[in-house]
Amino acid sequence: MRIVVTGKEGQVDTAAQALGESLGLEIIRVGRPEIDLSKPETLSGPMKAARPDVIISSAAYTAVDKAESEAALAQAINGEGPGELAKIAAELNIPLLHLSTDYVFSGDKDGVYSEGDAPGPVSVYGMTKLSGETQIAAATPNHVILRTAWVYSPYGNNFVKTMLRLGETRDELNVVADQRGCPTYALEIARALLLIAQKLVADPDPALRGIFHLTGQGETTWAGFAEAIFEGSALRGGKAVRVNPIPTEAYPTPAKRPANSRLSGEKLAEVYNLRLDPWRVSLDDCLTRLTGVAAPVKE
Ligand SMILES: NC(=O)C1=CN([C@@H]2O[C@H](COP(=O)(O)OP(=O)(O)OC[C@H]3O[C@@H](n4cnc5c(N)ncnc54)[C@H](OP(=O)(O)O)[C@@H]3O)[C@@H](O)[C@H]2O)C=CC1
Ligand SMILES: Cc1cn([C@H]2C[C@H](O)[C@@H](COP(=O)(O)OP(=O)(O)O[C@H]3O[C@@H](C)C(=O)[C@@H](O)[C@H]3O)O2)c(=O)[nH]c1=O
Ligand SMILES: [Mg+2]
Repeated sequence: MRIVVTGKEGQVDTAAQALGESLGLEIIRVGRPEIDLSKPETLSGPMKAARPDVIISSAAYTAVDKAESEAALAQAINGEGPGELAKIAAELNIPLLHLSTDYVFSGDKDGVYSEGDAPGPVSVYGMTKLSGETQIAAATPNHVILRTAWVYSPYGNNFVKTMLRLGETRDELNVVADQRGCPTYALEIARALLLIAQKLVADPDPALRGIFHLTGQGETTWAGFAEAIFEGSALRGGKAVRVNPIPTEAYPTPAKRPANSRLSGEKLAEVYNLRLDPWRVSLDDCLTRLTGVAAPVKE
């Protein structure tokens, strides 16, 4: 089975390649310069030439703050690009797995978000990702849209690596403590993607298709996440860094972010019998890989 993944140096595409190889699956990554999602006419040739049995659409414009001033480019890459990929998947009669985000929600809800909850993005990035979802659904029923959140890994850029980098030169950091969400490990996303891809290829059941939420188990705030990162780093001989919890107003950014974007994993558990590991367990693996040091076993 040939699994074609868009993106060549992103967190999720790199994790999919690494995990796929270890499982003996054929993973082909396609990205710039062969294809450019902002230029839909570049997609069909290379995607079809890769002869996919299933397409995983991971590549995206992910710079949340920069998107506020580059809305047209973000919309092309996150909206029209995936829409075109879905048309190609339909022509090839193969399933499309697409990654979306918790930032499609406003954050106004009290509890966790289910797949049936109405989206209401509060940022350009969130709006463009929602547009991608809509365009995919219009192009082919043979799709799975996986909304994930707060992705981190040893690869690419992410909050864990940012915290460790900032911590090298600072003894304390101010981090927002009033935005709640679910940190999700790219290697866990890859595990889910490869399992779902294989099921979709084998089984045309419509119940396996549609929107699913896919996040690490548990929840925290960015400040809670940062504290866990520095605890794990200190256990491995890293420097102690204090995290000062602050309100969102004290950390002004161009993009607004949801105050609550916790996603429920119940539908995925029911339909696919799949749950991701608790985020602290995955964070431990990530820190071990990043530092090359395993945490000492607790007495
Ligand atoms: N990161 C996160 O916290 C979250 C991510 N997601 C979603 O998950 C998916 C994967 O995210 P993640 O792995 O973190 O993303 P990254 O930012 O790590 O990687 C993005 C990838 O997309 C590629 N890309 C960007 N623009 C284009 C373009 N115009 N044409 C082709 N390729 C392009 C990049 O390639 P290049 O090197 O050429 O720029 C890179 O390989 C995305 O769809 C994202 O929206 C959802 C929730 C949270
Ligand atoms: C670096 C830093 C950030 N923050 C805040 C800003 C923001 O509210 C929060 C997270 O910052 P980041 O810029 O790393 O995260 P952000 O870019 O908002 O991350 C998002 O990326 C996109 C792609 C997604 O799809 C989302 O699920 C989510 O992961 O932490 C601090 O409070 N202190 C700091 O020192
Ligand atoms: Mg960011």
